[in-house]
Order: sequence, then C-alpha cells, then structure tokens
Amino acid sequence: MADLAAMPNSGEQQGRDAPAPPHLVFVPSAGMGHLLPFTRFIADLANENVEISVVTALPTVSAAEAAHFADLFAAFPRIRRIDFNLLPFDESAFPGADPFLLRWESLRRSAQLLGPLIAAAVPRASAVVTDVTLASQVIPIAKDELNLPCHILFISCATMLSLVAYFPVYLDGAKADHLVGDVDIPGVLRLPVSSPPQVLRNPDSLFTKQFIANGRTIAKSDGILVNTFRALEPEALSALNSGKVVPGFPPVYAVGPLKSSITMTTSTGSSDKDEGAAAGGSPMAWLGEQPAGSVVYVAFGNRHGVSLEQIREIAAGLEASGCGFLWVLKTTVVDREDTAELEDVLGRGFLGRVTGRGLVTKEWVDQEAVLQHPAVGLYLSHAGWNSVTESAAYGVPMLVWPTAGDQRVIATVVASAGFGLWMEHWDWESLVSGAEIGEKVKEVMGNEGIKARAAKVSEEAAKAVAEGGSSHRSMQEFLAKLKPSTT
Ligand SMILES: O=c1ccn([C@@H]2O[C@H](COP(=O)(O)OP(=O)(O)O[C@H]3O[C@H](CO)[C@@H](O)[C@H](O)[C@H]3O)[C@@H](O)[C@H]2O)c(=O)[nH]1
Repeated sequence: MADLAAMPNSGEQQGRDAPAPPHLVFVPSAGMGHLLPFTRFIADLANENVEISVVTALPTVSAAEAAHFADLFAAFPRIRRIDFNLLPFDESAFPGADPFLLRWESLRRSAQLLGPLIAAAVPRASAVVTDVTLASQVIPIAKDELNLPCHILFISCATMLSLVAYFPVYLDGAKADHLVGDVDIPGVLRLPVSSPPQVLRNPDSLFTKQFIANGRTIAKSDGILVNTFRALEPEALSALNSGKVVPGFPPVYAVGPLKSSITMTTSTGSSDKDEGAAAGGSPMAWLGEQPAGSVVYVAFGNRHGVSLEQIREIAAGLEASGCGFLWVLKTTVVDREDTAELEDVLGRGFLGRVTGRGLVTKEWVDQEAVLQHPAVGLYLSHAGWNSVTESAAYGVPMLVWPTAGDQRVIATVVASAGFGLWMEHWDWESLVSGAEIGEKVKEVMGNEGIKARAAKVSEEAAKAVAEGGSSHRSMQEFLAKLKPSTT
C-alpha cells in the first residue's frame, strides 16, 4: 500500500524555495460504485507530491460507505477529512425514488455549503475534483465562487461519458416531445434506443433532470479523469479528445484501470472474516480448494437487488451448468443491508444439493481478490463499470447481464473489446430461465477465444498503468497542470 506518511508537508519539509505541493479537494458522491473509484484514485495519488482533502457527506447512505470512509482515513492518516453536514431534505416529495438518486439530490441541494468549506481548507485548495452527479452544482462553486480549477472523476466508461456529454446536444436538436430514440454519438457509436438508461425517456424524472444539467456543465470543467484505458475504448477517447463529440470539450484523461489499495476491514468485514455468514465457509478459503478456472463468480453490484423469482432461476442455472460457483447474493437496493435468509431466498434444498460445489454469501467479499484468484474462470456480472474494469485488469472472461442505468452502454464496451459475451435479450423486466442461464455459463466457460482475449486485455491494462504506459502518462499530464497551493 502506498504510504501517505511519505507525502511532503506543505511547510517545513519543503526546500525553502520549492513551491508548496498542490492541494486537491475531493467532493465524492454517494453509492459504493461511485465511492470506490474515488478512493482508488486518491490512494494512487498517495505516491505523488500532493496534499489531499476529502469532503465527507454526513450521514452516509449505507453502512458499507461509512466503513469505506473509515478505512480510507485509517489507511492514510495524512488525508484531511472535511465534514459536510447535509441540509434537511424532504424525501417524501419523490416517492419510490432510489435512495442513491435521492442522496445525489440532497447533496446537490446542500452544495451551497461547499464554498465556505473548501475556502477554509488549509493549505489553500488548488483544485477541486468531483463526481459527475454533482457537476452542475460543484463546478460553478469551484470556478466562479472560489476561482479554482474543477475536474470530474468520471466513474463509468468513456463511452458513457460521450453519452453524458452529447445528450444535451442531441436533445437540443430533437423534436419537441424529447422522447429518446437512437442516439448517434459523433465518432463513437450509434446507441440503439434500448441502450441509454431507460429513465432518460422520461424528461420529468429526477434522474433525467440531473443528467441533463450535469451533461451541460461538464463541458465547463477543466478536465475529466476516467477510469478506463486507451486499448479498451480507443474510439470514444479519441472522439472526446478531438472535439468530435462536443466541440471544445475539456481534456479527457484515461487513468485506469484504478485498483484498490485499501483493505475493507470495518463493519462490512473482510473476505476472510466472514466465516459463517456464507453458506459453505469463507469465500477465499473455499476458492483455494477449487481447481484452476473452474468457478463462476456471480455478483450484480451494490445497487440493484434481483427479484426472488429470478434468483431461483439463477440458482437453477448454476446448478444445471455443472460448474463451481461463488455467488454474492443481494435482494435489496442499499449496499449490503439485506436481512433475508439464504435458505428462504434460494428455496429449500438448494444449498444442500450444491454443497462443496457452490458457495453463496450475502456478505461483502473482496471482489478484486476473488477475480485475481486462479480458480475463477468466469464472471457473471451486471456490467457495473468498476466490475468490468476489474475483470479486464485481472483477465477474467465475462458473461454480462446489464440490469439498469449505464450498464447496457458498458456491455457494448465488453462485447467490442471481446473479453465477454453480452446477452442482449437478458434484462430484469422479463424472466430469464435457469436452463438458458446454465447453457450460457457452460458455453462461455468453454470459449477459448474469449479466454484468450481476456488475457490480452489484462496485458494491455497492465501496460497502460505501468511507467510510460498510456494511463500513467495521462495521470502525469493531469498532475503537471495542477498549481501549487498558495497557503
Ligand atoms: O461484495 C462486494 C460487492 C462489490 N464489491 C465492489 O463494489 C464495486 C461495484 O461496483 P460496480 O461494478 O460499478 O457496480 P455498482 O455498485 O452497481 O455500481 C454503480 O456505479 C457504477 C459506476 O458508475 C455503474 O457502472 C453501475 O451501473 C452502478 O450500478 C466493485 O468495485 C466491486 O469490486 C466488492 O468488492 N465486494
């Protein structure tokens, strides 16, 4: 793990005439899928000559997020924490809305508090880095109020960034009804109507309003850092950086794949501490007993629970596939806070029938450790971007089953990079049968072409972040632009 204790102090440890290091103030958003890339990026910066503060919204939406913040500050004691106590927010005005979307709204409505908080940072902030979900609120505060550069750390793929950037332009040219059809993103791809987040078809939804406001404002940011790498999304990155998507768009820095350097230790439990919580023992110990490449890892991220009926079909499919499996099961929307009993969810007898061959857990597992384990041969995934970058980094073939949001756009990246199969007709609206799931799992487990491609993508990912690689160079370019703190 990088050692922030080695970071120079702004004062006495600097040579008398050396400029103070830049001070980056991070303003992350909510949801583990958003928080993880922030903490990974921050940990990467720990080796660099920068001071770091992190604005921490209180309270967090989930226990997993609270634990993750605690882990970050414990691992890197030199990182300053700036508490951001949110203003009261009446959620009842948005009945049935996703808790994370509500949190984004609440963060956005409290954004006026950020100006004084960032202005009070010591040493003086030299730049702000925020999440795309907060862009239209934070960019004006940083740039107009505080006169500071503002960057976005974009948590999805560059192809999705091209959609976010282009969507307002597309709407401006669209017919008055604003219903979304195919979106032809210049220089990137033509997204069929089924691919963008489906909620965008409703112009009055809270998500759509935030998406358009943020999309219009990111063009005013000073740069956008993306957790991707050139070999994975060459067209999207070139089109964004050449101004084809939106003329005059700020520089896009592909700095991925970002990897974890913080071990999850608090309350959610590390993978080796969760004995008893999983049906069949500790996931990492269990994986250690399985033959190389024999296990399907099944996980659908932190945001979306799977219906009980679909869970039963997945169980039937895994059983019929004959393969070993490690399944991180989730039935609720908010990270990990899931009280359902495994036996009730999976149906009586299932766990007994797959003893030894399958392990099901509702606990947080160290997914990066799982994906690096030689026993894992396939990842059946919802195509969340963090999961896809992890699979790419560790060379694990994917079978992708997008569930919502940006995931169908991400699935196009997996399919075109060739390290996974996207079942385009699998969605969460209609039930996918266990028989079909079992067939596809077997098919991809035996597909040598996809395996070879996954190995190649992993090599390209390693090259990108190595000294002199494309992501390494982008990171250096970003850092070179930062101004020293003026104390
Ligand atoms: O038990 C677990 C569960 C998850 N993870 C990690 O949690 C992250 C999950 O992120 P992701 O795969 O992106 O899924 P979501 O949490 O569902 O992410 C949300 O945010 C992503 C980034 O914007 C979007 O691409 C997704 O569509 C959106 O659902 C990954 O790093 C996993 O390694 C673990 O380590 N252990």
